[in-house]
Amino acid sequence: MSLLSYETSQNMLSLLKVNSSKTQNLPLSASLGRILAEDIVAKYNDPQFPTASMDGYAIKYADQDLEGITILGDNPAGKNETRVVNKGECIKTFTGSKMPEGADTLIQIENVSVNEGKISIDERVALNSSVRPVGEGYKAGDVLIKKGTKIGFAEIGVMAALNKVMVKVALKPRVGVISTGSEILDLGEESDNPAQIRSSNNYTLTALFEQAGAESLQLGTVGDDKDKIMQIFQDGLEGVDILVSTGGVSVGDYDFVKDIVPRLGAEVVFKGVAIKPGRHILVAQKENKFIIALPGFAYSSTVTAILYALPLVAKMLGRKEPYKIVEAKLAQAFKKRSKNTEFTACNLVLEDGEYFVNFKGKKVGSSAILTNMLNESALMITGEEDDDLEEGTYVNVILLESI
Ligand SMILES: Nc1nc2c(c(=O)[nH]1)N[C@H]1C(S)=C(S)[C@@H](COP(=O)(O)OP(=O)(O)OC[C@H]3O[C@@H](n4cnc5c(N)ncnc54)[C@H](O)[C@@H]3O)O[C@H]1N2
Ligand code: MOO
Repeated sequence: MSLLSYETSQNMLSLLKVNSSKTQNLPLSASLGRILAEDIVAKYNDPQFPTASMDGYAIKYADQDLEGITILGDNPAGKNETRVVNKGECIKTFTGSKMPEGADTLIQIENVSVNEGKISIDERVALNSSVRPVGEGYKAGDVLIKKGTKIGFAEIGVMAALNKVMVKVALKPRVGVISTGSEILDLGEESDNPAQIRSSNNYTLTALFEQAGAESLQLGTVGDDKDKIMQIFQDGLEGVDILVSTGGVSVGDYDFVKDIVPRLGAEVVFKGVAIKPGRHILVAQKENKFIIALPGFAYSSTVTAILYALPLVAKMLGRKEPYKIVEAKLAQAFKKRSKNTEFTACNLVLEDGEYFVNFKGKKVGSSAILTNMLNESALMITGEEDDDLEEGTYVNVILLESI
């Protein structure tokens, strides 16, 4: 089987025409976890007026030399104070209050003594002390959050501060997941056949796609039966943007998926990439829908879903990249197992601003070992040209936590 290089396959993937213009408006609090479809631009300065950041007295900085400063009254938070502070005067002003005109400094309560309607300064403060200047946080016109950002708690708060009642988000692409194989049993399914295994792929992948911002659809499991596979693929394709399957892409007598995909009227974009794991991957397109047939092994299907399905999901969501890649130093030697581009589950440790890779607790074996991805693992990339690598070598690593 002739295999494309990883780089070529990724280039071909990136050239696929993907519709990314579908958006919807959601109330702010319903937008958590969704992908922004607009830049969030500050409509005003933060704060909009000079604001006290301590409880104290709004004074003129130079008046701290005076014997006593007359208190004009109180200025609680939320009051639109109109009195002006003149020489020798102050207004009691609280955290969050608008600073009165004429005052440039807030001296906190702890620094003064109050006597007969006047304050005297016990401990001086600096000019503009405890006053948040206009635009301290951001200025009107600043782009605060970029289109394509996943909305988290901080984004929600910043948008609330801008009175963003409705938020424009990308419509979730619909990704359907099918697991194939006569040996697999769906969650909760009973069987007394000891040669069967529990199907995990469909659950791993629906979770992965949800995490990446898609709407995942569990389309179920199907045995190695040509007609049944054909039917579930045909039905599944109706309601999704991307159909992802696992199993049945290798060379065995019962590997039917690879033969069925072209019979769905889909055009095969590529089949077979020089990667480990996942070399049997098949990517096809039918009109504006995509079919990604992944190998059955649990680790292979997860890695290839990250490499080939997530870029399409990201594009549909208007995101620049599906995940982040960082450079890291090998904290131990690495034995390369094949001539292909390899994706190896690893631990990524940040020390003094530098990432280090180690493989503590990671098992070497078949492509079935999904447990290697537990414990906040990352994915190390080693290229076709790489051989065994010495400790201290720099490598690229996919940050799975950035999905
Ligand atoms: N003679 C050859 N044999 C194999 C080759 C090859 O080139 N020549 N390639 C191997 C590689 S590499 C891979 S990867 C697998 C891919 O095979 P398939 O995609 O056809 O997958 P299956 O055979 O259906 O399953 C592989 C493996 O994964 C288990 N599995 C399947 N579905 C699930 C599921 N939903 N959840 C968890 N585990 C699943 C299945 O039981 C098998 O153990 O082919 C190699 N063979
Ligand atoms: O390509 Mo397979 O997924 O290496 O084991």
